[in-house]
Amino acid sequence: MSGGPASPAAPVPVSILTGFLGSGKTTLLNHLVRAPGMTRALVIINEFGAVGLDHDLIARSNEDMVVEMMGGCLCCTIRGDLARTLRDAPWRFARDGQCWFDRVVIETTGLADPAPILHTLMADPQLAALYRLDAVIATVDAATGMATLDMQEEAVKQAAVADRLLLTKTDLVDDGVATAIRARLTAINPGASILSVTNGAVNPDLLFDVGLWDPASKNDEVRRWLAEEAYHDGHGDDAHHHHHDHGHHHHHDVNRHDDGIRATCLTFDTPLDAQAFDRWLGVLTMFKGQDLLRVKGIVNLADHPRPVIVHGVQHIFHPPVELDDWPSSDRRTRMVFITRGIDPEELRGTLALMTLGLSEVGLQGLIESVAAEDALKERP
Ligand SMILES: Nc1nc2c(ncn2[C@@H]2O[C@H](COP(=O)(O)OP(=O)(O)OP(=O)(O)O)[C@@H](O)[C@H]2O)c(=O)[nH]1
Repeated sequence: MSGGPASPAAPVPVSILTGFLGSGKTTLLNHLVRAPGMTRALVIINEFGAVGLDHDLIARSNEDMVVEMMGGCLCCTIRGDLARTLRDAPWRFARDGQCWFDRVVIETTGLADPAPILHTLMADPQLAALYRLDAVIATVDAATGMATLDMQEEAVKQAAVADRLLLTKTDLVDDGVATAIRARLTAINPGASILSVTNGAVNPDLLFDVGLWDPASKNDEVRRWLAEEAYHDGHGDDAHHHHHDHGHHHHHDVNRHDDGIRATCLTFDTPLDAQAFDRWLGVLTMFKGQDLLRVKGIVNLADHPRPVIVHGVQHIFHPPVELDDWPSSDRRTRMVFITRGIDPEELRGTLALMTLGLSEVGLQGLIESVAAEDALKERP
């Protein structure tokens, strides 16, 4: 599908909002969607995991705004879907036959490798006619960012391709920590400006219509990543090139981000005992903190009429927030865990045991399996 009345007159700017798990992308987006300049924005949210929680959590302050969800991961499984969504969007969301939006914001998953997403935008001729990449905005958590950059290659990539680096949660750290992470980010990506942002509060003028993207001017590493993706395209990775397929498949599934990283969604129909839940979280963070890359959930606690939102990033859990009301008729507890090397069944089992009864058994089981795993890890 191309041409036609709904085609935008000029290429629509696209901003990519990336940043490691829990670094504050949704918080930022929640702030941005309220800005006057965002009334005609198309927001595309990509979530890693089966259940769309961000969607519920984004304040629908602006009734006109369209939020499009994509399950799976944009940078791998559903990369073709992104291209298709963008190609069809002017018509699909047309109003009175006109392309209605004047800006697109794509929030990637925290584990997304931004290179393939950028490459999709840059290399697809149909998309190139409709859109222009405005800027890559990457959030970096001041509290956990240093460790994340040490351990997660994706986080380094995200920081490296960004045009704007937003240092979030500086309210949680000393000046020295913030200075050190700024220095690190400057070393990774000297070209990006670094802004401190607390709880998503940022002037949109600093983020949009900056039109900085120029792969040629980025450092060598970024060029290498982008070139790598171009190479994969030539091997039938892209929907347009299926006829070139020589059986050279990437095994694209949502667990491609391996290293033992996986997303698990736990759903509970029965309200959970508040104290037991709290204790479970305490035990989990104590023993498994550094492998809990991200925990996010809406929890139905017994004796609490209102839902509670929990957010954790590694060992740091933000104080639970009680929402005024359930965002939809779905009142089940839904928690998304992105973990490294934790058996999802173990999470489910211990939470069920501790909150639905038999709590000591669950606690003991978790501690034992942690101890067993630690023993296994102690290799030379
Ligand atoms: N103290 C503090 N907390 C923040 C700040 N920004 C975000 N948070 C909290 O950090 C947690 C994670 O923020 P999100 O916006 O959900 O992060 P995200 O990057 O969208 O997370 P994923 O979608 O899981 O990758 C939430 O509990 C936020 O309230 C900040 O500047 N200061």
